[in-house]
Amino acid sequence: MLLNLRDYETAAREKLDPVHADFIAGGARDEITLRENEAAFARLRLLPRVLRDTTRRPPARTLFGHRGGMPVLLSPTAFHKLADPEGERATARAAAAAGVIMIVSMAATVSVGDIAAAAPGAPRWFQLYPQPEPGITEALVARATAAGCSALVVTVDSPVRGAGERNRRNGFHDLPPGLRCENMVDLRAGEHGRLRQIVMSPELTWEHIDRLREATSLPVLLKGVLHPDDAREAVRRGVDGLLLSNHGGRQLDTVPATIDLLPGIADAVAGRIPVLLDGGVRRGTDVVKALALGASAVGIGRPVLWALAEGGEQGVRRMLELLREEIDDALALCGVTGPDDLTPAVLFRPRERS
Ligand SMILES: Cc1cc2nc3c(=O)[nH]c(=O)nc-3n(C[C@H](O)[C@H](O)[C@H](O)COP(=O)(O)O)c2cc1C
Ligand SMILES: CCCCCCC(=O)C(=O)O
Repeated sequence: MLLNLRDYETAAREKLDPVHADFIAGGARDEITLRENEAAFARLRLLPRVLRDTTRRPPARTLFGHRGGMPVLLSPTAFHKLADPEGERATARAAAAAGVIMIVSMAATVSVGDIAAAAPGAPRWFQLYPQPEPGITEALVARATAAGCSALVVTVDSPVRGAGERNRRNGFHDLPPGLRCENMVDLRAGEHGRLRQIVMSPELTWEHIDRLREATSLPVLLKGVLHPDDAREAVRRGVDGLLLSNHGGRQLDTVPATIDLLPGIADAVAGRIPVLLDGGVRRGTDVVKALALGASAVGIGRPVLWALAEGGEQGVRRMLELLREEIDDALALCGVTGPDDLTPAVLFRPRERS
């Protein structure tokens, strides 16, 4: 029975090639950060208030001009066609139905233009790994802009690709025949959407971000800033938002859970730009905890792919509806009337012994 987001993984594993299930589930090296993301949410305790009339508690929040159905986004994840033949088209329709922003991965198996055609008018952002050749990065930005993406999410935690030992053991190094990274097709001579077209660039610096900001009128968010000093630098340079993310534990292993880093990042940013968070969000109570600690919204990664594998577009729709119900339920039970009513006071802090 599919009662919550975790149930989708169990159901999806019955349908997926185990190698692809490992690709989705896996993290880097010992997978310490992967486990820690969920464990850190579980360690936090909520402390509700009572008798506060929470009859009206719309979960919506406005983010870069978009008023979403709930404070949740679909974090960028690669290769949706591994989960369903419709791939990112199905995900995009489900996101549109739920009124949530889909962040399209640069490594999507449907081009961003075709995703836009599948869900016209729906809000979408584009995730970018800046490429060493400025011309290729510019071409990707042009494709995303033409497809109606209203923000760019630049992933900055990947100077090299994280070491997923499950993939190494399974020999999973590229997409199976017939699938391509469609956004990359024709961008490098002689390559046709193979995974190796996406280059992780250790030479990237803040100057690349400055140049990208000069080249686009879209808001630019950085995904993968973990240190408060880097968050301050991002604000200083005019970056429009942060997606606090450790890549779902897939890049540097043993970094802290994102929810544990959130208070430090929120302090550093001091409300000057929105801070979003992803990593281990599986429950409505996780969403409430992240918002209470200063996140403007949260992203979910793996649950989308599990739901897509379980039931295609309908699977993702049902999963998002379950999450919306859980958020609504958690808001009512906490005694708050919506995301703007959430503060750190809703979290229980055991008294320190003197
Ligand atoms: C299968 C998979 C593919 C991913 N692909 C991308 C990607 O293309 N670009 C990116 O910036 N992050 C990618 N991520 C990281 C997610 O955007 C997100 O940070 C992470 O999944 C959030 O953690 P969660 O899965 O626990 O919700 C991927 C994650 C997974 C599990
Ligand atoms: C060069 C490989 C790009 C793969 C992008 C998918 C990704 O970020 C992941 O975590 O997996």
